[in-house]
Amino acid sequence: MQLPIVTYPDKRLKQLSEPVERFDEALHTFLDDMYDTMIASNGIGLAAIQVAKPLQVLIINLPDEQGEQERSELLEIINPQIVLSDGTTFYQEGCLSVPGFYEDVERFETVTVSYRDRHGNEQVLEADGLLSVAVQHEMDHLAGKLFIEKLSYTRRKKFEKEYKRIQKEKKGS
Ligand SMILES: CC(=O)Oc1ccc(/C=C/C(=O)NCCc2ccccc2)cc1OC(C)=O
Ligand SMILES: [Co+2]
Repeated sequence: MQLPIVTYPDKRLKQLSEPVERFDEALHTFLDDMYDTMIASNGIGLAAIQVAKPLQVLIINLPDEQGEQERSELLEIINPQIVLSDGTTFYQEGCLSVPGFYEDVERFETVTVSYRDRHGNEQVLEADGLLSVAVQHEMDHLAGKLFIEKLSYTRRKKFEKEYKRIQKEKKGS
């Protein structure tokens, strides 16, 4: 089922997420609810803190060449650790918790991540391109960090001004 998404400037997004210890039915149901929420909101990545659960859980479902998000491609990443990182890349990021705002962010070009799957099995992911950006963006959420915190001072000022306007438009005030 769909869960409500916490949006900036809600303080809960700054919480540190705790490691998952029990790979049980409750976790599996939560992962399915995260998926429903992400797809319903047109997202390609979502961290548990964005639905108010401070757990080290993130999901990523990148569109394929036809722009379709196949569930078979869904990545469920639990208790991730970056074990290798290399290079530098820039990508215009967006976030379901910062609706309507997109900015170029600097990330590692490639990352190797060790993590657990929904059954607790150790997995290793070597990511580049959009997947590498998505993994880093979502792992920042687990540390209570949003992509807007990586902006330069001037671009952060631009964001604050723009975001206030977007929020006002939303409230129709
Ligand atoms: C108005 C609004 O909310 O726009 C959106 C903003 C962000 C998003 C989704 C962002 C998202 O999935 N980010 C995951 C992290 C990520 C960022 C950059 C590259 C890879 C992974 C969806 C939006 O909704 C629509 C209809 O496009
Ligand atoms: Co995000």
